[in-house]
Amino acid sequence: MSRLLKPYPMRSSPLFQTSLLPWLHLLLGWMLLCLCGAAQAAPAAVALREGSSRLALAGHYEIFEDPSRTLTAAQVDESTYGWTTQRHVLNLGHSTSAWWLRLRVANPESAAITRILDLQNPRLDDIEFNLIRPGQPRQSIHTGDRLPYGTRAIQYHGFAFPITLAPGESAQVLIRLDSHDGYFGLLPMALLSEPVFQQDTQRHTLLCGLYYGALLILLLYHLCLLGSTRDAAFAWYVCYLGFLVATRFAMEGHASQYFTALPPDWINQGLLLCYSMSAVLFGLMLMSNLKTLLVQHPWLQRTCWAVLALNAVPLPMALMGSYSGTLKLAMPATMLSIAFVMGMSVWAWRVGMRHTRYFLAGSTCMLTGLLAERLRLESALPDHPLLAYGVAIGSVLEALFIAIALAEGMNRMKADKLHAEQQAREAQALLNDELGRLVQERTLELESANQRLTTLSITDELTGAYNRRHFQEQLAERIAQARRSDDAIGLCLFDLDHFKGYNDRYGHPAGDEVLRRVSSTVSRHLKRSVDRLYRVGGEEFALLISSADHTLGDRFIEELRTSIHALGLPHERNEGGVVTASFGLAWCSDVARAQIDAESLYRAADEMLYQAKALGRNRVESSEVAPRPPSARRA
Ligand SMILES: Nc1nc2c(ncn2[C@@H]2O[C@H](COP(=O)(O)OP(=O)(O)OP(=O)(O)O)[C@@H](O)[C@H]2O)c(=O)[nH]1
Repeated sequence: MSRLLKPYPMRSSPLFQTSLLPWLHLLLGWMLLCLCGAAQAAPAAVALREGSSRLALAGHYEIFEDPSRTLTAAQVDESTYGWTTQRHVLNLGHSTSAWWLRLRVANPESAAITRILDLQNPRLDDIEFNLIRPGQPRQSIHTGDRLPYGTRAIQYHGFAFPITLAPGESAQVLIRLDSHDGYFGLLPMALLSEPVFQQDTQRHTLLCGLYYGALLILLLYHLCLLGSTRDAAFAWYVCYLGFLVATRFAMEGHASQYFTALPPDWINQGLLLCYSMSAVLFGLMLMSNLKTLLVQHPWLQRTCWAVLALNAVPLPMALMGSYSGTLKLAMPATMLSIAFVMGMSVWAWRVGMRHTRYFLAGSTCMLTGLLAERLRLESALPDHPLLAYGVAIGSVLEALFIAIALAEGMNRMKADKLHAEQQAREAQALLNDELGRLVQERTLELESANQRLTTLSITDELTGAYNRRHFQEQLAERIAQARRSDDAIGLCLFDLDHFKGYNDRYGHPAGDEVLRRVSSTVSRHLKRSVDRLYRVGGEEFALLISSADHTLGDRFIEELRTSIHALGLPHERNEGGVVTASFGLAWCSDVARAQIDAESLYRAADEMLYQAKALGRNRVESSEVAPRPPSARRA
């Protein structure tokens, strides 16, 4: 106040000294009075009345900053300046000073009255509570979450102090707040009647029980799912839930309340570690769930890793015990992560990954809860219990939505797997068909190649007639068959006349051509499939014929001879000047009785050919292989 009353430097001018000066003095005096009044107007003492069971203290107390952090209660109490009335919920946030709060209370009632001063912030590091009654020694309590749990005036998860006043008595409450390394947060102080305080505490315990219970059930359920699926997304989710529960447990003061044996510093440090770890695990879970999308878009994967790294930065600070520094980094990282998750979920949803809408819903719930709780504390929203538990409700809903997202992701994977299996089956069937078709095609080709090989192996290359090897097989077979069926068989051997002379005169290639022409001419005359032409020597051919009648056979052979002659192929060194052939035919109408074999039949035909040559060529000589008498057959 003395600062405000310092003399104001006035400029001296005729105008000021004449008419305006008295008015200016008056105006300045009024303004100073207003300012001094505002600074001096300490809030009136809070009357503790029977009917008032809950009173928010914003506007009823003053605050005083002690940057040196050395002032004592006595010094602060005696000081008459520097106090300012705190009109809204106190938010000291990050500050390296110590802070003093002063509140006057009075009991206008005719009976003694007790009220609980609830600081409603379980994370205050160092609190010195002083109750100063006129003419009585100062009552002092020193506690805080960096001090043992036993120092608390009322042993519950937060910090509360009972104030009992005799009828008509008034007192002053002086509270000193200090922090471990510069973080205070919000201080929505209230005065509560004992029943209301107990009721609030019970409700809080019940709701927190439900909250932890819900998260632990989700955790256990997904632990079972993890056991059966071994899916990394479930592992990250389970760990995330574990760290979330631990964070909230420490943040709400329950860790200090239930684990009293733990050093308070450990709990504070553990809170930050769990907080950062839950953010990192949330990121890992999200990435694991959007694996396919991230593989398709490497830039998105890199951004995810960057956001994850941002959330991991506070971890080493938390390990080193820097509470305020860790929070300074962790809070913006959380906000940025939530915004990133929401943006990415919307984008992923739009590109077809429908299950990401649950991540969007979860993040929205979390953000709404955070904002609702904060706005209630700032008195921008009404003091409704739902809003008081905004973060808890938001985080449970977020955990539920993520669980649904994981389940849907699992279903999608199952559907993809089934689809892939179906596609694999179809591809397999197609492959089998194709394989079958190829095998069939190759078999046919092989059969055809075999057929060609067989044909080649029994065919004479030059003339296209059957070769000698096949002739020998067929001769033996046909004789055996004729013996079985009592059919007649005829073997005709024919040989081109003076063929040596032809070669000598016209050349070997021309001789080849003659052989081809003769072969095709004879083949054309063979009408029955069993009648076949064989080339059995250089210019010597054989015919195996079946005919019931010997005379008909002779006539057929004669036709062949004529047809060769009729070709009129010039042959100067042959009689008649054209190519001719001599034929020898051996005929057997009763193979069984004649007891002939391949060799004897061949010999008989060869004898006839020799005879035809000897008798002048270009002729047919035939003989019947007569049945041998029974006596000769026995011999
Ligand atoms: N151009 C050609 N000539 C062949 C082939 N095979 C054998 N000859 C020839 O056929 C001729 C057969 O001659 P010879 O056994 O003396 O009989 P020929 O001259 O026909 O006399 P005759 O049989 O008694 O009428 C030989 O000169 C062989 O070289 C062949 O594939 N092509």
